[in-house]
Order: sequence, then structure tokens, then C-alpha cells
Amino acid sequence: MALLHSFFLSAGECVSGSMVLAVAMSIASYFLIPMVFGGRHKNWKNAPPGPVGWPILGSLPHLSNRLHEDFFHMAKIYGPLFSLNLGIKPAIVVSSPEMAAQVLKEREGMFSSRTITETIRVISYDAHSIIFSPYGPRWKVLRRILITELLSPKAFEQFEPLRTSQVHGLLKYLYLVSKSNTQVNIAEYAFTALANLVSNFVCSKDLFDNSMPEGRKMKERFWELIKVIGTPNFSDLIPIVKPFDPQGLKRKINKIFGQLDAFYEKLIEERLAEKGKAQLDGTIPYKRKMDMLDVLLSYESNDKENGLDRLPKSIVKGMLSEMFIAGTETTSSTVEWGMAEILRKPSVLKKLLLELDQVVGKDRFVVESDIPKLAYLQAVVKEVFRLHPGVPLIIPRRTNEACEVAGYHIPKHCIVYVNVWGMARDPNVWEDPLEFKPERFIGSSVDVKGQDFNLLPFGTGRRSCVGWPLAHRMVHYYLAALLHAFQWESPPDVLNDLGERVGLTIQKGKSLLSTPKPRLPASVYER
Ligand code: HEM
Repeated sequence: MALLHSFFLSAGECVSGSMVLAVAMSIASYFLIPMVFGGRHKNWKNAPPGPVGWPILGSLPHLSNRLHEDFFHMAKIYGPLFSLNLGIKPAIVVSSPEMAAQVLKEREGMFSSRTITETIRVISYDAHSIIFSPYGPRWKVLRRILITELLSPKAFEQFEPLRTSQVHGLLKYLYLVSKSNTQVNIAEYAFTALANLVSNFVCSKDLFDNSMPEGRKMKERFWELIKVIGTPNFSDLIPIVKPFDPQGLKRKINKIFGQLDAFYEKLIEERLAEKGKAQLDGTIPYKRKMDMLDVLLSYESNDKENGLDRLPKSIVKGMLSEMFIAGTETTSSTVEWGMAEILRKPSVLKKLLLELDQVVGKDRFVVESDIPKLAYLQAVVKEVFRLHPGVPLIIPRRTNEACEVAGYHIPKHCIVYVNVWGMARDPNVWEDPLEFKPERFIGSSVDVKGQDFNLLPFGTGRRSCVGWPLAHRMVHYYLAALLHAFQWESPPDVLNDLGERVGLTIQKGKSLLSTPKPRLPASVYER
């Protein structure tokens, strides 16, 4: 019910009373039609088990804005594959590793498109960019570009100095902060550092420079954008209310995104001008490494099949937009969860510090090449990804065609949720599922790379997270570097409150505020 409640609250904030009344009356009149023609079970034959739901609203009155939790409880009643209607949209929820393998591996081709929401349509330039493109030639081109040009092992290694300078820069900055004995918001610092890392990968600039007003503004715009995208929008589920935009989310996103669009436009124009000038002067255009913008703007193909001889500006802008959205908060909130879980478990912290001091010593910062030698850290990170998958329902997929799963009929364009958050809490999948116990991964080959269906923080298969090597590396790197360089003191109520805040990703409800105290000689920070 909280979902509907929050809808009416936000509707009340955003639109006039008469508009709310008009929407309510439209919904009420629409009730009559399905009452006459019947509910979900009549128009979805041989559906997987699930609640019958209300006319028009389907199961919305029974859901909160914490869908991953609601679905976890519903799976206990209806089983590992259940169905429901969200508004008038059919949806299925997958809640066991076996069922996830059936859907995401055995019938991968049927489940490889995405569900698009109203706000996502805006930020992805009408689903023309990589994350939300339907499975097809355009998506293939974009994915290939990212994998072969920007996230290939070679390109990945080329960006190593950049990652090191971001992480070490953060440690040095925190050292200065530590002198004033001040609390820091770990997620916020990690977000800024990661956003700058992504912005360098994308356009070779520190766009989120905290010391500059423009950088702070950029960060604020992104936080706002992420908040709006993470709000459930009834227009997506009950199309009749769409023209009214009752929660005002479309208006909000258009306003914020309008500014970002102008910014992307400027970035592209500047880059094209730089390229044009270099051609005129006969100079080599780039002294720096090729970034994503260079690669996308110089893309040319005569492959008739993909229909893209060049990439239109809307796709280039969509790629910029999606990289910031996919690559920042996901990783920074994982770092925050990791810090919270480690700091509240002294036995884990002790083992980790012992390992770090043995491998790294105390006369330098952690570097990336230390990570493969830190076996316990690797187990800790798997456990963080298990209990706190940033995207708890992966990014909802959508069926390309009608198909059958486990003998049930799944309609075309059905919303598909895979509850990786729920699987992490299921005692049939994990022993002591709620315990933060990195030891469970010691000597185990289970990994987060998409082969083990009980651990899918990055999804799996052809639509799996393309940025996972970067995210995986950065979570290890940040956790190791922050814990090795500082001792952290947090108020116990903040540390021990593991409540969640739901947005685009699942964040720690009470931000982790902590005071850093240097663990290494001053010369290491001042170098
Ligand atoms: C801890 C951090 C991250 C988590 C938990 C995460 C999680 C995910 C998940 C669950 C998916 C959907 C997978 C599926 O449908 O099977 C996804 C897709 C994606 N992610 Fe990530 N991600 C993270 C970081 C990143 C980073 C750093 C980038 C890029 C710089 C990135 C770029 C993408 C893209 C482009 C897709 C869409 C791939 C496609 O549809 O082909 N992600 N991510």
C-alpha cells in the first residue's frame, strides 16, 4: 500500500487538486472494464502462480517502494517463479538460482531486452543507448565498442595510472581532513572520486571537481536525476494516467535532464572543434589516450546489417548519460556497504588489516597490483556483493517474445525481475544467509562474474554489466586503500543501522559517517 500512498502524496505535491481528482475518476471509471472482463487469471492463461490482483491496479495496492523485499516475501508463498500484474503490465519474478539459470541462460534470447520507464526514456534518448536498447543490431554495436575499445584488458590497463591517482588523491585529501578530526560521509567521497574516474574514462575531464562550483553543481544535478529515476512512476504501469504525469516525474526529469543534455551537447561540440582544428593544422589530434567520446565520434562502419554507418549525436549523448548513471552510485554505495559491514565486524577487520599489513606494509599506499595477493579481501568483497547487490532486481529485463518457462506461459513484453537480493537472504541458497561471513568464500570457486547463479550482482549473459571489471576492481581498491591508510571511528548507531534507502540503487539508509585517523607514517600521505 505504501507504493500507492507515496504516489498520492507525491501527486498532491506536484499537481493541482482538480487534476488528482480527474486522474482518480479516470481510474475509477476504468475499474468497470476489467470488472466485466475479469482479472489477470482470465487474460493470462497458464500464468505462473501469483496473487490475483485488483482490476487495473493489479498488485500495486499490496506493494511498497521496496519491491525487492516484497518480492522476497511473496516468493515464500508463490515459489521461485511467480507472476503478478503491476498496474496493467504483466510481470514475473525469479527468485532461485535454478530458475534464474532457466530464464537468463537457457532462454537467454527471449529475455534479453529491457523494461523502459518514462524517465528512463528521457535519459536514454528514447532507449537508443546501450543499457536500454532492445536486443538487436544497435545494442550489439554499442556493446562491442565498449568491450573492444574501452573496457578491453589492454585499455583497462592503460587507465591504471588514472585509477591510482584518483584513489591516492582521495587518501591524501582524507589525511588533510583527518587533521581537523572531522567526520566524513564515505559514500559521498567515494561517489565524487568514482564520478571523476568515469568522467575521465568518458571525456578526459574531472567533471565532478568538488572544489569548483561547476563540479558541485554537476554532482547535485546527478543526485537529483538519480532520485527521480529511482522513484516508481505510476504512468509506467497505468498508461491511462500517463498524459497527466500525476507525480510530476516527467516534468522534473525533463527539467534536470535539459541542463545535462545542453552540457553533453557542449562537450561534443568542443571535441568536434578540437578534432577539426587538428585536421586543419595537420597536427595529431590527441596527445592523451583515446576516451569514450573520441571512440564514439570517430566510429565509422560500412556494415549494412547494423544500419549505423556513424553514431548519431543522440546515441553519443545517451552513452555519456548512461555511463554516469550506471557507473557511479552503484559502485560508491557498494563501497559504503562494504565499509559498514567490515567496521562493525572486528574479527573481519582484524584479519583484513593483518593481510594488508603483510602484503602492502606500512610505508606506502595500496596499489592495484596488490589486489590479487589479498585473498581475504577478495572473499570480503564477494560477501559484500552477495548481501548488498547494488541493483537488487538487476536492471529489469523484458521478454522479446512469448515463451514458456517451467511449463508456464510468459507473454511477450512481460517485465522480468530477478531478485538477486532475495536469493542472498534465502536459507535454501546460503547457510546463515544474513550473517556477513567472508569465510564462506574461502576455498570456494563461486564468483560474481555471472557463471554462478546464486551470486549475480552484475547479472549474467549477453546483457550482463559491461562495466563490471571496472566496478569490481574499484570496490577492491577503495576498500583496501581506505582501511589500510586509516583507522575509522563511526557512531555505533550509524554503523549498526543496516536499514536501506531505495533509489536507483540500494543505499545504506543512515549514511556512514566516520572519522579517519591515519595508520601510516605522515611521509606516506605527504609524498
Ligand atoms: C558495483 C557496481 C555495479 C553494479 C552492482 C552493476 C550492476 C549491473 C547490473 C545488475 C546490470 C544488468 C545486468 C543484466 O541485465 O544481466 C548492469 C548493466 C550495465 N552496467 Fe553495471 N553495475 C555496476 C557498475 C557499472 C559500471 C562502473 C559501469 C560503466 C562504467 C556499468 C555499466 C553498465 C552497462 C553499460 C550495463 C548495460 C549492459 C547491457 O545492457 O548490455 N556498470 N550493471
